[in-house]
Amino acid sequence: MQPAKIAPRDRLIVALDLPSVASAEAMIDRLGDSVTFYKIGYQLGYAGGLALAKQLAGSGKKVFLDLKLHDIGNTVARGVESVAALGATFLTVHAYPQTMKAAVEARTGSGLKILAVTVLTSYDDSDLHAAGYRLNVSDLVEARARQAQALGVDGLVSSPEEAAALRKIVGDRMNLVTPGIRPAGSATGDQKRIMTPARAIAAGADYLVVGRPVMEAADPKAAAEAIHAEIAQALA
Ligand SMILES: O=C(O)c1cc(=O)[nH]c(=O)n1[C@@H]1O[C@H](COP(=O)(O)O)[C@@H](O)[C@H]1O
Repeated sequence: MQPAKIAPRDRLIVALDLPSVASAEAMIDRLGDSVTFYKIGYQLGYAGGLALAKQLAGSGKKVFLDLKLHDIGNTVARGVESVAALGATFLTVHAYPQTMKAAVEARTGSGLKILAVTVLTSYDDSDLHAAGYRLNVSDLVEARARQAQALGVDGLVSSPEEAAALRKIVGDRMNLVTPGIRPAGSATGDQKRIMTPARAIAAGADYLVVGRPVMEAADPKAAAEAIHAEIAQALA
């Protein structure tokens, strides 16, 4: 069962993977009411995007700050406190126990929710082995999900390929946020664990993170609306 409280149109999170605040503002204008939830990550965040995040949150949009924090606990905690003051809804950290514990403690009392990134969607088993891990992707995703749940983390980032298994582990208590979304016919790029929007929702994803299929579309608003239509059909 999907948590009923998420408005269908909030399930699409559009990644503003753009080089400047000016280009992001132009994209936000073009997308208009078709997007309620934006993600700001490395590219825009390091180019003035944190101030834009605060402004967007103040204007009524939801903001996912994808900063993928990972450091000693004290540094993570102080970083989370600063991010909480920006008014964002979600913040990513890597799914390491010290990092997750520090982030959860530091966000307590704020409106910020912590998402733990399990295994990046550009990784497959051989990439994990090359990085020194002995577990395969699905086992590591599940092990990290159990640790995140035990530490009180608010949500998980994984591929939609793992969503059904994760839903069985965490029930409705954690948000499942899935990048690696590719509408039929769109270029895969560097993603390795992908699904269409409809299949991701059917697998149990709460939120779909979509970057290039919207950012690089000839008509980004039409691309976003097509994803909304797939989501609505999958939820019906
Ligand atoms: O944390 C993320 O958002 C994230 C985690 C992950 O495992 N894979 C992943 O692609 N992402 C982000 O999701 C977005 C996907 O973008 P596209 O591949 O262009 O749709 C990018 O901004 C990535 O940084």
